[in-house]
Amino acid sequence: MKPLVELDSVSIELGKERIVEQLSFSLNEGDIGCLLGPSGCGKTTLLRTIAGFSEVASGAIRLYGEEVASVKTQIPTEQRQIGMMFQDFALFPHLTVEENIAFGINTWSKTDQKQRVQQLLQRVDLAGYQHRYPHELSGGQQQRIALARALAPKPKLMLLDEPFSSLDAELRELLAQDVRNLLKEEGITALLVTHDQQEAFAMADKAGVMYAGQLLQWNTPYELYHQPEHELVADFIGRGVLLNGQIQSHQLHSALGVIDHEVLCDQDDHDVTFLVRPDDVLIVPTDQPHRLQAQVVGRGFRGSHYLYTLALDNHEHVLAVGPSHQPLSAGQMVGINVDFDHLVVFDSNICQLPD
Ligand SMILES: Nc1ncnc2c1ncn2[C@@H]1O[C@H](COP(=O)(O)OP(=O)(O)OP(=O)(O)O)[C@@H](O)[C@H]1O
Repeated sequence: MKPLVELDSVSIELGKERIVEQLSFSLNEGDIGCLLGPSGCGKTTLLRTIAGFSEVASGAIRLYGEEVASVKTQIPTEQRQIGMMFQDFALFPHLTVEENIAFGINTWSKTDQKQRVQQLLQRVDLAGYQHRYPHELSGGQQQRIALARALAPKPKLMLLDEPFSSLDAELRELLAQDVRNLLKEEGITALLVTHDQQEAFAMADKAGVMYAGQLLQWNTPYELYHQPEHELVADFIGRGVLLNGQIQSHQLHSALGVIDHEVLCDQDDHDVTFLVRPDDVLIVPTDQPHRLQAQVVGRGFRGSHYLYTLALDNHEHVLAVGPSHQPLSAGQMVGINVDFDHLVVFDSNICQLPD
């Protein structure tokens, strides 16, 4: 499949500052991509540059197979066929829902406008709301209308910058699912910026973690979670801890004992850190067979389960989950087994943060 969005070693400068550094990725037609990363890492700047509000300092951006930005080219925003939903894109308060949605399609015939508005109102589950004003809608409903407005002209690409940041976590996740379904129904390729990984997991076919203007990894959310290529990605995506260990004779020695795994086959002896997710650690009663003992030092209620912090013999901590109807208490000793489906090992000497 041909990529619809291609970034080829894109660097961006604002003033004298280099904000984005040699960043490359591509997104296939119909896919939803998501850029994650800590505040200030350059996500918004990148999205604004794809939209055409800023220029590239080097590299190239191609949309639909055509170069839209490079040192030589700068195709204006209005010719890029992009729909946008940015954090600060409020609805027009003096226009009704219908007028807001039709804003970008006012060159269409009245009949076509009406049809498209009705179609989108149904898709965002707000049929019958066309005569309301924005202040008569909840925050979540306003976001849905803003999305309908952005989708109305049938853009080839949607850019969404923290579109749900003003909503509470529960509503955000629900809306993220709805928006994914809607984009898929409309067949629109989208790139979303967020620092909420639940939102990214709910929406994305492909996701990337940015840090200090660089893209550390770009892959499926599953790969980012299970096969992070960088300690920062491991740290940023999902819960987990990094433990110290040593590889000796293709086995991993650590406070979790000795671990055999196929990924160790081609590793020489050296010091490493390795990723331990809660799903890798199984709590078992102390009277049943277990690999080692650990002490419960913290627990957080998560509804269906507890997330426990367990202290190992050398005082390093790991996380583990347990059912919420049989809570363990702080101070209690438990048995643990470990089962690494994916073992992710970082070379302590090689891993370096980007400048
Ligand atoms: N107009 C500007 N001139 C110079 N520097 C800027 C300008 N706008 C943003 N920056 C800087 O660029 C960096 C990246 O900002 P950007 O808004 O892209 O980050 P972000 O990852 O979207 O952050 P957040 O998640 O907080 O929205 C920041 O250090 C910011 O201070």
